[in-house]
Amino acid sequence: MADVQNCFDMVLFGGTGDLVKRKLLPALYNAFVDENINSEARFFCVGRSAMTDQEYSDMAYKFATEAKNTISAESWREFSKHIRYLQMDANNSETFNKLPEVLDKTRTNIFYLSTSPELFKPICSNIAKVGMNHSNSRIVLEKPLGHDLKSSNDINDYVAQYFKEDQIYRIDHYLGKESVQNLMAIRFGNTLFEALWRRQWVSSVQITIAEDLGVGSRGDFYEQTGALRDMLQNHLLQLLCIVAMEPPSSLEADVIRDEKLKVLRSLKPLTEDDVVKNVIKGQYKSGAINGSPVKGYLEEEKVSPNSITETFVAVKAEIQNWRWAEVPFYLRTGKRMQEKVAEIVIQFKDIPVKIFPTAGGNFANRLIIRLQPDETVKLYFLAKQPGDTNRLQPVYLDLNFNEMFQARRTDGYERLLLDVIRGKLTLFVRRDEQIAAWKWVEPILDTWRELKIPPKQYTAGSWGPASSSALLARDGLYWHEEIA
Ligand SMILES: NC(=O)C1=CN([C@@H]2O[C@H](COP(=O)(O)OP(=O)(O)OC[C@H]3O[C@@H](n4cnc5c(N)ncnc54)[C@H](OP(=O)(O)O)[C@@H]3O)[C@@H](O)[C@H]2O)C=CC1
Ligand SMILES: O=C1O[C@H](COP(=O)(O)O)[C@@H](O)[C@H](O)[C@H]1O
Repeated sequence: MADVQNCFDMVLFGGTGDLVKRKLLPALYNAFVDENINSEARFFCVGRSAMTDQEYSDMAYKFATEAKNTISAESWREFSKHIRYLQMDANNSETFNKLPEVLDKTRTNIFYLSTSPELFKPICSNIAKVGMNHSNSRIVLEKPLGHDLKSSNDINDYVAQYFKEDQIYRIDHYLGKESVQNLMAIRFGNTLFEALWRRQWVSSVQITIAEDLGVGSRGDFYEQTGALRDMLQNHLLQLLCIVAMEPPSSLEADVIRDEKLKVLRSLKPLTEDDVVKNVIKGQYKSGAINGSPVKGYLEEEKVSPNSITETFVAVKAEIQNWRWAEVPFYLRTGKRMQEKVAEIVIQFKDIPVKIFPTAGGNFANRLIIRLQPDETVKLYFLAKQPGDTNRLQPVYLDLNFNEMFQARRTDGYERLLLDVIRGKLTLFVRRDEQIAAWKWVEPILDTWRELKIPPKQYTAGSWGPASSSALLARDGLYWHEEIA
């Protein structure tokens, strides 16, 4: 249960945008219905056009119900009593004069910047101009924070003029997912896996975040961003940190963040040759998803017909520390892939001497942690086939958390919003983590730009370009691709 005593006012910049309407308001609605937020809390949603509170609430309701089918009209009416619409422009400081008039400074004042990162600077300085960056205020920054190391540093330096590090909440919504926190619980709440969780016993690790959706209406955003900045620099590297980090001594924010930082700093830097050999850049062409035809990336709205923006990226990474040296970590993410799935595959080493004949492949011991759409853990091992034979075949233990726990599994944003309200920073990214992540991906961006590397095409509805399979095939491996 959240700290419902904590009364707050939350200003959502980007209130008319996709993220607020589809994810943040539905998440706040859930927390409200579950009585996890203070009954006096208020939400101020910002946009540039003129709109009444009622018009805004009606529009938000329409989007929220489309995104989520469990919203009741009656509960929304109650929830919307707490919502106000504010017409403001990030670039017009005059419009910020409204803030001290409407916000109660004795409450926690939360500013959620769900806009493009170019607006972070004017929003911060305009908040400060009207004196709302006080000791009781917090700022939430959406990703991607900047475009590269330099622009990220630039924004962080700027924000740091007005807010202290412990007032800054850098969102990576994957860290708020129940399944990702469960990954920490599996690793650090049990002894079972710890002894095996190292280079002596693990031969490779795969981390996949695949989406079946395309870029939709976000073509202009995606053209500037691409899969590397949108997903790999943040979500995939954060998952890698949780898989690879040393056991933390507590759940305190900086203890966890220190351990993640050590992993990011241990990633083997990529040379230009590594990028050419070990990083795959892909772009979807037309194909079919669930039997329905879909457009290629170049035909999407607001996408240049000659675009070389990647909608898929796969990387072979290495962590240079005592636990993981020489264990390849294969990471991949893409849009318009065969299905929406996020999973981690820990492949254990083969036994040193084989005394049994085996049916069905060499990958005897494998732990597959599926984060979404369903949350499962599958442990594969070999067992004897029944009857007059010594032959072994793969079998698995299968655990489904949705069946195991009847309670509603909260969405990533809901948990993170509640943590901002409670002032808990553990699941937010610290500045030095972000710097380390940008430093590691920067050679990829530089090499792609300098060598003008075009993306390899893949058919929408497939698992990415053939070169992605080849990346693993070179090491005698293949991606785990099992349809739910
Ligand atoms: N959508 C998603 O699924 C995800 C988005 N994000 C990140 O969240 C952020 C927002 O994304 P998204 O909602 O998709 O973006 P949208 O393009 O849908 O929305 C942009 C918002 O910014 C507002 N805006 C633009 N210019 C100004 C201005 N000068 N002053 C005040 N407000 C302005 C727009 O308001 P107006 O009505 O005035 O145009 C609109 O509300 C981005 O950083 C994105 O990377 C992160 C993860 C997922
Ligand atoms: O941050 C982002 O994440 C979503 C995917 O999130 P998920 O929770 O649905 O897995 C992605 O679609 C979007 O492009 C990206 O900005």
